[in-house]
Amino acid sequence: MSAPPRIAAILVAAGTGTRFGGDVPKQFARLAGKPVIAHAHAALVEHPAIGEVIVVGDPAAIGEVLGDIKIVPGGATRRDSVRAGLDAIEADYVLIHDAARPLLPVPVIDALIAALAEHDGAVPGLPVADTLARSDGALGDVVPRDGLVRVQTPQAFRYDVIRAAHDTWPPDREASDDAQMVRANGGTVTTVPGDALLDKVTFAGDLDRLERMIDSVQVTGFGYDVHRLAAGEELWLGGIRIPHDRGLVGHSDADVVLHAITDAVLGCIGAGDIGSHFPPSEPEWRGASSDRFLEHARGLVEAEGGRIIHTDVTIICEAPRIGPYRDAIRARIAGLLRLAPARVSVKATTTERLGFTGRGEGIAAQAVATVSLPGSI
Ligand SMILES: Nc1ccn([C@@H]2O[C@H](COP(=O)(O)OP(=O)(O)OP(=O)(O)O)[C@@H](O)[C@H]2O)c(=O)n1
Ligand SMILES: C[C@](O)(CO)[C@H](O)COP(=O)(O)O
Repeated sequence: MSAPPRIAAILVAAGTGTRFGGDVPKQFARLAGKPVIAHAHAALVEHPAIGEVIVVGDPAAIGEVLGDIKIVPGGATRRDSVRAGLDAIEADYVLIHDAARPLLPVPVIDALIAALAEHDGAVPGLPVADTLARSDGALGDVVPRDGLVRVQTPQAFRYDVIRAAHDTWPPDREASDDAQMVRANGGTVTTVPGDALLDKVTFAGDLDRLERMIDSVQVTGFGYDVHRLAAGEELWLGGIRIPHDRGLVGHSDADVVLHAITDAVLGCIGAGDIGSHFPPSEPEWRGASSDRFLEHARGLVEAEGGRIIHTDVTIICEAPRIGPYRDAIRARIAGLLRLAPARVSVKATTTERLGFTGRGEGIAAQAVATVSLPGSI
């Protein structure tokens, strides 16, 4: 039995994004909480058949967003950048992909790799759906669209074939993609079904369009917290100071309500618990307002491109009565989470004088939070 092909990927990211504009090249603009380049890079690295991924572009700028990975400097044209990537890999098959196409579905990669068993190259192609016409301002003749496809990347090739195509291509001739170079050198290139998600970020509005196309998943997290009641302490519940004969004891302001919600939010993104972010052993958090903990958790969700969409909390105590403060607590939590108050539920219950809450020794809170995260593609 022969060994499986060694498969590498080249992610070209050395362009300047002239048509996109902006302060930074488009591959570093943010899409769903991450730099554009990080999306396609993750898809390539995480694909089980791809053994090596080389990124081509400015090592300092790319290293800053992708960390310690293999990067080679790019060239003046896309073709030069691809060439630099080809020089840096050893493989049987290579996938060449634009960093400017961030949303890379796994089935497209699978289909490209499978096609190389029978063809020198394979590209994703999408049928043209609109009428095509010439225009110089005034509308000109319609161009027949039968048999036309929009050619996307990744473009996959047997390594020797794409290498030979680059070696023989006239240096002064433009090449808009690699597939045409392979065909010009006598290679066969097939098409596999492309995907609208793979559309390239070329103009400024393209990023918003892709953002709207990203799936979202809703996840739920749960949080629970208890603090002891003692005389001489302030009572803070849900970010509101409540007059009472006793208050909750803790390293911070001991706001069980905000702590339970913070843990629920952290639970949505698997980010540990409040103690792992704000250890009680650190003096910095002594007496801290729990607002900061919840805002930190919201920031972590937003850094993943997520959005908190709802929370529901139950406060468990015999006293004080929560009813008179419910609206103020809801409004405060809504402000901290940047939610409409209607998306915040605050409930209260007693435990019928049973247990530590029933004896008035402490107050407990339980919360769930719902977060919308960018889904898998
Ligand atoms: N010298 C170049 C030019 C382009 N690219 C990469 O090729 C892909 C497709 O190119 P394009 O959309 O044309 O990107 P830019 O060249 O950056 O855009 P523009 O033409 O608007 O300047 C991009 O991922 C881009 O970073 C590259 O690696 N090296
Ligand atoms: C390689 C490519 O993305 C395939 O569609 C396309 O040809 C790049 O063209 P550009 O002019 O560099 O945007």
